[in-house]
Amino acid sequence: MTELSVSPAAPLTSTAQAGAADYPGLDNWRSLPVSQQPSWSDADVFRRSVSELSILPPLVFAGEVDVLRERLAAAAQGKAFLLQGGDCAETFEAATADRISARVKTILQMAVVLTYGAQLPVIKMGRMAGQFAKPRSSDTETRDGVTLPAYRGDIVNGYEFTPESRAHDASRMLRAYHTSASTLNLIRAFTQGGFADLRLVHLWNKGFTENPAHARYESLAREIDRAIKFMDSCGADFEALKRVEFFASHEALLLDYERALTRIDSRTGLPYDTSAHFLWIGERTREIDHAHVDFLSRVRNPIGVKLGPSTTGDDALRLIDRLDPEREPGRLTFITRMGAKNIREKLPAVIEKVTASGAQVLWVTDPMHGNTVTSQNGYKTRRFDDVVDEVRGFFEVHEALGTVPGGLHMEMTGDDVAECLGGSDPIDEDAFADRYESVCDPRLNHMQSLEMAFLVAGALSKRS
Ligand SMILES: O=C[C@H](O)[C@H](O)COP(=O)(O)O
Ligand SMILES: C=C(OP(=O)(O)O)C(=O)O
Ligand SMILES: [Mn+2]
Repeated sequence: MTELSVSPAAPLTSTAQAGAADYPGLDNWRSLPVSQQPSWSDADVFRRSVSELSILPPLVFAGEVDVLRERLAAAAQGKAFLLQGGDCAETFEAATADRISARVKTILQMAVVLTYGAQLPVIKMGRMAGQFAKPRSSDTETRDGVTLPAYRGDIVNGYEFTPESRAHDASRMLRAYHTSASTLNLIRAFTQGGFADLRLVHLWNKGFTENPAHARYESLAREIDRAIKFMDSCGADFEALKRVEFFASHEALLLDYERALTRIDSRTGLPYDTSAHFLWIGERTREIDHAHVDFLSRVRNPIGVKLGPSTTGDDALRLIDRLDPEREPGRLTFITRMGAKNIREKLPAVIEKVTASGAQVLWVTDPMHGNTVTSQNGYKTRRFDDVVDEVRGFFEVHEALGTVPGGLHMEMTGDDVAECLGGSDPIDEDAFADRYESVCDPRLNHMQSLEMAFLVAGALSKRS
């Protein structure tokens, strides 16, 4: 529970995105039950950090957020597809140029596979530049008889298992902001500065290890090359291929941080959470009358909600009424994460209720979080086959109901890690000791991510 809360003190100014100190309702969440919040160790550090955050520049701009809402509206109608991916938990240490570029390249590669296979525009969105706060099943962790606070993401405490590192340090919110800013700066440079030019489709594959998915991608890239050369000879204008739109997203878990980055847009006079373009509410914090749903109901960003296997159709309808009362296209995304074993049985009733109500949400599959298991040798892992099975189930259910499977949400990385089991160049448990790097949930590695993209492209092309 939040023990300490202050209202950001920023005055309303005439700048493009002014502080939101007095905007009605934005602090309503403070009087509601709130779970998964830190217990900061120093009240003064907390107050200083929040007041500094509340006057720092926005990380994203309201106009970009509005563009994303339009793109998501198209995806909800089956005219585009959302690809959202990145780490379970970003860390400050791993916010390096190499790591960030490997992830962006992998997402660009996946997007090309999907666009080419499905002949649909793909909306590219990272779980990046702000994915620093983690909900946990337990408040504590015990190792060799020693119990300390659980790791809750770099924005709250450190992963190192010492009392100092695990204390909840509010100054980390400032470091999270600055790390998000530098990550976003690099992403913008990559995607706007020529690196994402479709004519460099081969270059994105360089530096990754040779494997079956790598080879399959090369052959697709050759086809794209031929098509581009043909169009070039016909005198086509390739200006539009030079840049790609890339959006940032994270779980809006730490409400003091999200509130401090909320600004009033000078064009519309409305509040935008400028910490990311898209924010989602996690499975553990989606109670209808609790703080997270209240706070996010009041910002203009497109909002996602994770829906686990216990979700009922009525839960979904209540969330729509709270988060999207105007039924605005692109406003609300439901990210289902029911588990391979449950999806075919549980998802239909939820979709049917929503469809019958006339609401049009964007349906996205997260095939990761319902399929977590512990390996024999003690690592948190997921079987690639289970992940694939949930994706297949998601497409089957939508096909049977005539609704739109509009996106894929993945925990993935561009690095050659060993965290999820299987794939066509299979990862086994023995590889974990050397190549398991995640500080929270297991991610698909570069090859498994590409493989997943080919599979989803296949499913989408059957649909169209
Ligand atoms: O990423 C999601 C959650 O933070 C994570 O799955 C919770 O994991 P835990 O059960 O290890 O706390
Ligand atoms: C915590 C997460 O997921 P969920 O809320 O679906 O468990 C996550 O996306 O890392
Ligand atoms: Mn996770």
